[in-house]
Amino acid sequence: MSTLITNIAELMTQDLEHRVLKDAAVVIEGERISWIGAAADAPAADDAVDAGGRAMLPGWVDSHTHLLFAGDRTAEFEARMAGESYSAGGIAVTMNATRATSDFDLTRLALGRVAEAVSQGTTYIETKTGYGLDIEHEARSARIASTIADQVTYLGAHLVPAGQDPDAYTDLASGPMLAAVRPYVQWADVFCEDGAFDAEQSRRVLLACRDAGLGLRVHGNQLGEGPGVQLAVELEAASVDHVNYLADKDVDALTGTWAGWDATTGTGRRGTVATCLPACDLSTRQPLAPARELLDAGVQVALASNCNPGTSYTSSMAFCVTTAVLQMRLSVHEAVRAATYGGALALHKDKGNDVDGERAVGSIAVGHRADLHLLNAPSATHLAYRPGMPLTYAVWRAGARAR
Ligand SMILES: N=CN[C@@H](CCC(=O)O)C(=O)O
Ligand SMILES: [Zn+2]
Repeated sequence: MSTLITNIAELMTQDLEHRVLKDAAVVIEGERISWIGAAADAPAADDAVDAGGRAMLPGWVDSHTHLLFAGDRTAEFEARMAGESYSAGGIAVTMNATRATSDFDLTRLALGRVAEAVSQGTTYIETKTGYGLDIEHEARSARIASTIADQVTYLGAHLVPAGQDPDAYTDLASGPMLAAVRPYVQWADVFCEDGAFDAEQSRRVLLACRDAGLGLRVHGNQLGEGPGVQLAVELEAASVDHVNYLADKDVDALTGTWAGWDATTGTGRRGTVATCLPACDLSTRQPLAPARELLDAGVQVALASNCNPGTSYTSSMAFCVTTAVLQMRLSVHEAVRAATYGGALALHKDKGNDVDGERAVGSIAVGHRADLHLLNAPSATHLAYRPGMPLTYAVWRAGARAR
């Protein structure tokens, strides 16, 4: 079954050549893209969709979320808006609510959040554990997460639960808890920050996870100039996320990780992606991550929602893109790229165009997964020009119409 989508006013491919095609068309065959080009040259297909002169982008790749939770933290948010500062301690409130929720309800809540994200154009989504924080509940979160998200990250090292010895908990998270989640996860993450895990504890957990075959990422430099970025670089993590407070040496270290990468061919040694989380920055009243400086320094940047009840209760990638343009000084093309191709790079899903094998996400090219986002606007510029407007018109996820 093939579908021709034609009369696309602007096709922002986010491919390796950064092509933006005018008056374009795309053909989907099954789950993959089989043709792109000028609408006038489009081949026939079983079915045709008229895009009505709208703009098309790759579906958003949300590479950082925490969707396995129950309850909310409205009171904490209100206190923060009244001047309190964010601290890691709030995680325990969500841990208690999550532990008290049945498998059925936790699954239903998480599925609802994925559906909300997809309806806004997200077509590939990572999510994390981290609100279970004992063996039983971390394993349960990982198991449920593996049924609702495209990739799952183990975040047992999110907070040391009250009354537990930090080093004993670090051992637990590096040993039996890791073993319990291992069948369900591809990545491991640690919250390396004052009030959570220090550099030595974070390293211990990450090394154990690496030995267990997991890829690594780090929540780092969110609340101050901590050791997170340096640790991520040392351990060749796929991403370091938040990056609000960066010293020159942190930017230099991240730049260095991309020295062996050829961005024009998408080949070579991948470095550590800096994942910026603008909705979180605003909700916690932290300085916005320096995405402009990072891009100018040659670092690959991703934008993600960080959807969670404590610091960023939104899955709107469009909001992140709008903020990145209006407040972080990215161009629309750069911001959309960070929210699509950048996320794919952070999740190691930027490559693959085989008929039967791996299929890249986050860019529109022949062989890539047919993850497409049609805007109710003639160009992607409207994402920043019309902030807050509901611009998602249609979504295809792995070739299937999802909205
Ligand atoms: N920073 C650590 N973890 C989450 C927040 C968790 C929470 O407060 O519930 C984040 O990415 O912002
Ligand atoms: Zn997070």
